Amino acid sequence: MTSKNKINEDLANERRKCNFNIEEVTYILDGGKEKTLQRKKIEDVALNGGASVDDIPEEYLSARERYENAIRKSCIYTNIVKNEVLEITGIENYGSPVLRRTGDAFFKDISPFMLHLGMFVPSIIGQCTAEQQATWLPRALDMKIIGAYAQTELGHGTFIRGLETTATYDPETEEFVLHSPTITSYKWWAGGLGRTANHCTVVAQLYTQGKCHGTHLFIVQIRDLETHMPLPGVKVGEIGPRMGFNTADNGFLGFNNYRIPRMNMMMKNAQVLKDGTYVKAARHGKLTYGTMVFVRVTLVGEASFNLAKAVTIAVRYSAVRRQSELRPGSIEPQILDYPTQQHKLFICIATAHAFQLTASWLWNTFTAVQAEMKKGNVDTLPELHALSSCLKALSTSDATAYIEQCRFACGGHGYMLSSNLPFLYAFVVATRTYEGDYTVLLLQTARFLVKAWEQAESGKVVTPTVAYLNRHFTTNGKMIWDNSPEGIIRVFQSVAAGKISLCVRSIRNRITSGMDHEDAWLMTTVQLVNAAEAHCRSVILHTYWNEIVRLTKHSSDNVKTVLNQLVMLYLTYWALERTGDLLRYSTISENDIDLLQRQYEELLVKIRPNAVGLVDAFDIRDEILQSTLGSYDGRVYERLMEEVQKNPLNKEPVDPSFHKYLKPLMKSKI
Ligand SMILES: CC/C=C\C/C=C\C/C=C\C/C=C\CC/C=C/C(=O)SCCNC(=O)CCNC(=O)[C@H](O)C(C)(C)COP(=O)(O)OP(=O)(O)OC[C@H]1O[C@@H](n2cnc3c(N)ncnc32)[C@H](O)[C@@H]1OP(=O)(O)O
Ligand SMILES: Cc1cc2nc3c(=O)[nH]c(=O)nc-3n(C[C@H](O)[C@H](O)[C@H](O)COP(=O)(O)OP(=O)(O)OC[C@H]3O[C@@H](n4cnc5c(N)ncnc54)[C@H](O)[C@@H]3O)c2cc1C
Repeated sequence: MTSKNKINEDLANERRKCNFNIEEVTYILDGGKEKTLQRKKIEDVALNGGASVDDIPEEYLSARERYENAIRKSCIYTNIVKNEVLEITGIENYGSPVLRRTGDAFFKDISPFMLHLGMFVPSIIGQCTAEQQATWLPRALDMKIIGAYAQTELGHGTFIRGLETTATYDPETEEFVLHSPTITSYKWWAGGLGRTANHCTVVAQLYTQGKCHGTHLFIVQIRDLETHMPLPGVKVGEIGPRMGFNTADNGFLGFNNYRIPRMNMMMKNAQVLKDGTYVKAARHGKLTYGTMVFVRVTLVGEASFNLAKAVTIAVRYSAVRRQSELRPGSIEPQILDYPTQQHKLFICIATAHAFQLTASWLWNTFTAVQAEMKKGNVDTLPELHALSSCLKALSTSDATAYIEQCRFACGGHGYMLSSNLPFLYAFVVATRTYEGDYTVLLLQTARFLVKAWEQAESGKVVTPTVAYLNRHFTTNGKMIWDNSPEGIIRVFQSVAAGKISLCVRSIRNRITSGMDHEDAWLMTTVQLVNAAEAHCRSVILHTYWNEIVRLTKHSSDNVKTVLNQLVMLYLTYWALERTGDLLRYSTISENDIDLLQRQYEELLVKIRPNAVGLVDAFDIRDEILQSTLGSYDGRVYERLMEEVQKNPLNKEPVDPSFHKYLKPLMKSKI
C-alpha cells in the first residue's frame, strides 16, 4: 500500500469498532437496495472519468475564469449525463436527486445550469399544456435551449402579487408585450440568467382587455441562439459578487415593450384566447405558484444531503484529529472522544436522517396531491402548501445552523475553503431565504394552522398532520409527561396545539379590544411564527420516528439498535432544547428533565463507537465531498499540504509585490 491510499490508523480503528452493517443503513436512507445500486451505477458512470477536472482549485480563479470554468464543467457533465447516464436511467430521471448529487463532484460552488434543471424545466412540466410541453420540453431537456426562472424583482421577492413587470396582450398581433415600467420592476437574482440562459420563465402581471388578472408565467427568449446577443428590447446582465452562488451567474433583466407570441404564456392553469378573452384557472387560484411548491419539497432533501456531507467531514476529521490531554502525560485523545464534540456532531447525523426520511415522506405526499389534482381535486393542496412551507423553512434553517456547527467542530482547519465546509455553508444558508424566506413561509403555515384550529374547535375532523388539534379539544389540562418516543411526540403536539391556541386567543382578544383582523394578525405574528415552528417540529419528530419503526421492521438487530439510538437522541435533544415549552404545556418535572439529560449523555456514549460507521453509511464519494478534512482515507494533513502546492501564490519563492511595494517601503526613511 502506498502512503497515498493508506487509511489513517485512527479511522481504520473506528471502522473496526463499528458493530452494524453499514450497507443496510445506506439502503434505508436511499429508499431501498435497488435505489442504492442504481445510484452507485450512475456515480460510476458519471465520475469514473475523473470528475474533479480543475487543475487550479476554483477558489483561486478570477470571477471571469471561475464562470468560464463552471460552464466548461457543466458542459462536460451534461454530455456525460446525456450520452451515458440517461441510457441507464431513462430521460425521466433527468434532474433526479442522484444527478444533482453526482453533479457536486464537478462544482464546489454551483453549476450555472442548476436553475435550468431545477426550475425552468419543472415550470415547463408543471405550468404548460401538453401541446406547449411538446414544443419546449424536448429542446430544454436536450439543452438546445437553456433557461432560468425570473420571478423576483429589485423591489419585490416575497410579495409576488406586488411584482411590476407587465405582460399586456395585443389581439391585433396575438402577442404579449413585456415591459419593465420602473427600476424596481427589473428582474433580479435569477440563477443562470446573467450570462448563460437564452430563455427564461418570466413571472409578470397579465393585462388583457384592459384588466389586470394578476401574475402569470411566460416563456421568453432573451438571447439569440447563434450569437448569444441579448435580443432587441431585452436588457440583461449579472448582478455582481455575493455570498456563495458565485458561479451561478445570477442576473438582472428588463424589457422595453418586448413582444412574445401568445402561445408563450404557460397555459395549463389559465388561458388568454386569441381574441384576448381571459379564461380563469378553474381549479385553484394559486396553481401558478406550483414550481415553488415543487422546489420547496426538493429542498428538504437538499438540506439533508448537504448536512450529511458536512457531518461526514466533521466526524471523520474528529476521529483523525487528536488534541489536548485528559491526564498529565497521557496520549492526546481523538477529539471525537470529547462529549461536547459528540454533542455537536451526533445531532447532525440524526438530523440528516430525520430530514432524509421526512423528505421522502413529503415527496410521496407531493406526488399523491399531484395525482389528486390531475383528477380535478384540489382539496389537499392547502395542507401540502402548509407542510412544504414549514418543512422547507425548518430544514434549511436547521441545516444551516448545523453545517456551521460542523465547521466550528473542525477548529481552524474548518475555515479552509479546501475543507469544503465554507462552500457548503454559503450554499445552504441561501436556501433559508430563496424559494420563500423562513419567516414568511412559517406565517403561511400559521394561516393554515389557525384555520385548522377553528375547524377542530367547531368539532370537525381535521387532516392527519394536524389531527392532534382534535385531541386537544377532548383532553383537559396539561399533557401527562411520558418519556417514551410516542409520549415525547404527543407532548410536542400538545406544545404546538397550546401555542396555536394562544395565537387564536391573542387574535380574538385584540379584535375584541377594537383592532381589525389584519392588525390583530400582524401583532400576533411573533407568536404565530413560534406556533408554526412548534407544529413543524412535531411533524418532523413524528415522521422520523414512524419511518424508523416502519423501515427497520426487517433490519438486523444491530442496525435496529443504532438507528433507534439516533432517533431517541433526536427526540431527547429537542425535549431538552424545549424544556421551557415542556414545563408550560406538560406535567414534566425537574426530576424528569434530569433523567432526560442523563439519557441524552448515555446515548452519546452508546453512539460514539458507531459514529464513523454512521457517516460512512451516507456513502458520499470523495469526489462529491471534495474535502481535505473529510476523505474516506483520513489523510487530512497530507491533503492539506498537497492542496498548498496548488496555491498559485506559492508558484514563485518571491512575490513580485516585494520588489514593487514592500522593499521600497522597507527602504524608505521616516
Ligand atoms: C438536477 C436537479 C436540479 C436541482 C434540484 C435540486 C435542488 C433544488 C432546485 C433548485 C433550487 C436551486 C436554486 C433555487 C434558487 C432560487 C429560486 C427562487 O428563489 S425563485 C423565487 C421564489 N420566490 C418565492 O418563494 C416567493 C415567496 N412568496 C410567496 O410564495 C407568496 O407571495 C406568498 C405565499 C408569501 C404570499 O402569496 P399571496 O399571493 O400574497 O398569498 P396570500 O398570502 O394572500 O395567501 C392567499 C392564499 O393562498 C394560499 N397560498 C399561497 N401560496 C400558495 C401555494 N404555493 N400553494 C397553495 N396555496 C397557496 C395561502 O395559504 C392563502 O390561503 P388561505 O387564504 O389562507 O386559505
Ligand atoms: C442565492 C439566491 C438565489 C436566488 N435565485 C432566484 C431565482 O433563480 N429566481 C428568482 O426569481 N428569485 C431568486 N432569488 C430571490 C429569492 O427568491 C428572494 O430573495 C426571496 O424569496 C426573499 O424575498 P426578498 O428578497 O424580497 O426578501 P424580503 O421579503 O424583502 O425580506 C426581507 C425581510 O423582510 C421580512 N418580511 C418580508 N415580508 C414579510 C411579511 N409579510 N411578514 C413578515 N416579514 C416579512 C422577511 O422575513 C425578511 O426578514 C434568489 C435569492 C438568493 C439569495
